[in-house]
Amino acid sequence: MSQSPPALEVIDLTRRFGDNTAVDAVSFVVEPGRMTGFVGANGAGKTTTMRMIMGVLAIHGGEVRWDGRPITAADRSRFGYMPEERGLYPKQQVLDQLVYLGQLRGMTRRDAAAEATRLLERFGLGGRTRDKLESLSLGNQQRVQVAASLLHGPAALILDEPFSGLDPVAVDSMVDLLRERTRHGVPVLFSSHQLDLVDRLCDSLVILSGGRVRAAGTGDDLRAAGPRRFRLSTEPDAGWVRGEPGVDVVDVEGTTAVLQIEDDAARDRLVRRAAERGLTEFTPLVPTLSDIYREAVR
Ligand SMILES: Nc1ncnc2c1ncn2[C@@H]1O[C@H](COP(=O)(O)OP(=O)(O)OP(=O)(O)O)[C@@H](O)[C@H]1O
Repeated sequence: MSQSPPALEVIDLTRRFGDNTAVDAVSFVVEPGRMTGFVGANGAGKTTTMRMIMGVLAIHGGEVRWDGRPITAADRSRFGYMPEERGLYPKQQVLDQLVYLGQLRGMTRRDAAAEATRLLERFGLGGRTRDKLESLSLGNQQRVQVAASLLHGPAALILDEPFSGLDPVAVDSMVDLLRERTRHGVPVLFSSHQLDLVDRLCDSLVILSGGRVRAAGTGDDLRAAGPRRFRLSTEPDAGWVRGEPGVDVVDVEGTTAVLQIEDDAARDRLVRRAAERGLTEFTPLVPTLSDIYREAVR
């Protein structure tokens, strides 16, 4: 084992289903102590990648590494995994179910019961421990699923859509719990369709499309490398910007245009031309994660 907490590395990971290459040479790192958001449209390959990381689906190419070496079954047994197909028993009582799972993960009955009770209380489910899972709302069932993945103090967390169907308060309490784990150096990989949520929660993100990584890094890295857009206003109208060299017109409405500009030279030329036409505003626009995402998967 190395001194620093371990990272999870995915290198050139590949999986085919017949002729369809669902995951195509995907590489990224989930750093210790970081929440890494895994985003992509339906069918992008997120679940398939997570299944290969967890060893529940055979790998056709590339590898998964943990702590600087090829991952083993023993490593994976120390991970917390929330699969897309939620694996709990609807007819079993919530607490019994968590205790059973904790014991499967090598905990004593007593430790599993104590930790399960603590987690359920954290999720506001302290009064529901004796209820059958199926009697809980879907959002609360989801919380129990996440509790199941956290129970044994996992070394890493792989969570497939952990926030889907949760209300904002439930999201916040789950994020608090996950942050507690990252503070102890645990790497967390979670998939999501909700870009605004990912932008708020994650330290790093990986954007997947058509089985390939289209962009990866921190939100700030991706914003800095994102499209250079500006808002420009001139009187009486801004239509003249069409056809300016090095300038891609995203939108023009009346006196205001949103522009994507190739480089500094094109920007300086444009500003000079605008000054001759009554420039009233020229502001850089910070791209949102949605802009970056759209650009990355285009
Ligand atoms: N067991 C399977 N058999 C055949 N094709 C599969 C199988 N599992 C996944 N695929 C295909 O692999 C591709 C990636 O699917 P995957 O479920 O990994 O995407 P995803 O990004 O998780 O999507 P979603 O957000 O909808 O869950 C899709 O084209 C899907 O149809």
